[in-house]
Order: sequence, then C-alpha cells, then structure tokens
Amino acid sequence: MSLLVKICGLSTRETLEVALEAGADMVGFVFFSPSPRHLSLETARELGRQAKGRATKVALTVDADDATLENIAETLQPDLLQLHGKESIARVRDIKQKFGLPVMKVIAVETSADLAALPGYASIADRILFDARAPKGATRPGGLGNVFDWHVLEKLDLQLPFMVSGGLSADNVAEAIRVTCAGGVDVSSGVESAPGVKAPELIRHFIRAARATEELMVR
Ligand SMILES: O=C(O)c1ccccc1N[C@@H]1O[C@H](COP(=O)(O)O)[C@@H](O)[C@H]1O
Repeated sequence: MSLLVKICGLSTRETLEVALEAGADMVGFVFFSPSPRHLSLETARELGRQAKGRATKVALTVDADDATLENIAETLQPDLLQLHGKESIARVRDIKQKFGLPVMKVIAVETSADLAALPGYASIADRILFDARAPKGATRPGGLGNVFDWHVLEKLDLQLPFMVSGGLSADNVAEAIRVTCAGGVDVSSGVESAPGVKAPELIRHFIRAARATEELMVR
C-alpha cells in the first residue's frame, strides 16, 4: 500500500494545480469561516471541477450543520468529509447516513489519554486523522502548525487506515512516518509562506520528501 499525501487548505486554482501536478493523492478544502483558508461556495465549485478525478477531494468542516454540509456536497462534490470538530460518534454516523460519503474523523492528540475515544470513532469512521490538539483559546482546532508527540501512536493497534497531521513539513515528515507508521500524511501550514498563502515550491518539496519515505512500512 502506498503512502497517501494530502495537501490541505488549498484556495486558488494555481496552487491546486501545483498540488495535483506534484502528485497529491488528496486535496483539502477548508469550510470554517475563522480560518485564513476558508473557501466560499463559489470558489469551492470552481476548484472542485478542477480537481475532479485527479485526486480525492476532501471537505474539511468543524461541527457543521446539515445545511452547510448540503451546500458543500452540492458545490465541491467531495469524495471524503474530514470532520475536524467535536462531532460525537452519533453525529458521525448521522452524517455518513445523510450524505452517503466516507468520513475521516479527526482525533485531537496531546497525550495518550486522547486515544480513549478512538474505538468508538473507529467503529463508524472510514479513516482516522490524528492531529495536534489546539491550545485552549485557539481560534481554530487545527491548521496552526503545531506538532504533537508522535510516540503517543507508537503502539497503536488500529484496524482502520489512518493519517497524521500537525506541524508537518518537508523537514519532519519522514520522522513522523517512521515513528507512527501512518499510511498517510496531511499538511497545511508547512507548505505556506504566510497563513493561508500556499507556496508552490514548499508543496513540491513536501510531496517529494513524503514520497522518499515510501520504502518504509506503512499501514
Ligand atoms: O487549516 C485550517 O485553517 C483548519 C481550520 C480548522 C480545522 C482544521 C484546519 N486545518 C487542518 O489541521 C491539520 C494540521 O494543519 P497544519 O499542517 O498543522 O497547519 C490539517 O489537517 C489541516 O488541514
């Protein structure tokens, strides 16, 4: 199984094209208004058409209601929903049933105690993303460039595909994969020149660095 690389927070045609041409498996679009990467539905429609059939289109939402998810499903036509809020297990099940789309539930990690909720989510989600827990008072639950202690995942026994994110960059992605044995990696801040501004060379560099680790065992 090859490593999945996701570039998240894309918001322009130009940088989306760079990610697609550099071989991103997943491209992420943020629908959360406090984020510097938040997309309008109009832009989502345009970028969704551009990415169709070229990579997995991921819609990132934070505790979104049904009406918001309906608008995103209609305009972006995502292949995967990334639930990055405090969605309960029941809400994840409800979203899967209502929208008929696979779901990647995010687990915010700081210590091993944060993995207590994992079995419940793993029983309903299609994949898990482990991201760094945002500090108290943060304006958003992710996309802050913060790293968590990857050793928390070292002894993980999860029968579900999982990815890792949080402060990844071309410089540390190999070590994150080595420690966690994750089957995928996800980056946003680490391929930007300023919050919300994707840098083409950093996108290419990240994907090259992640791909260079593919001889390591992944799951
Ligand atoms: O990118 C955002 O602004 C964002 C907003 C709300 C929730 C999650 C967000 N980003 C996601 O967080 C992880 C880690 O990002 P980073 O690489 O540390 O910047 C990733 O999945 C982002 O897409």
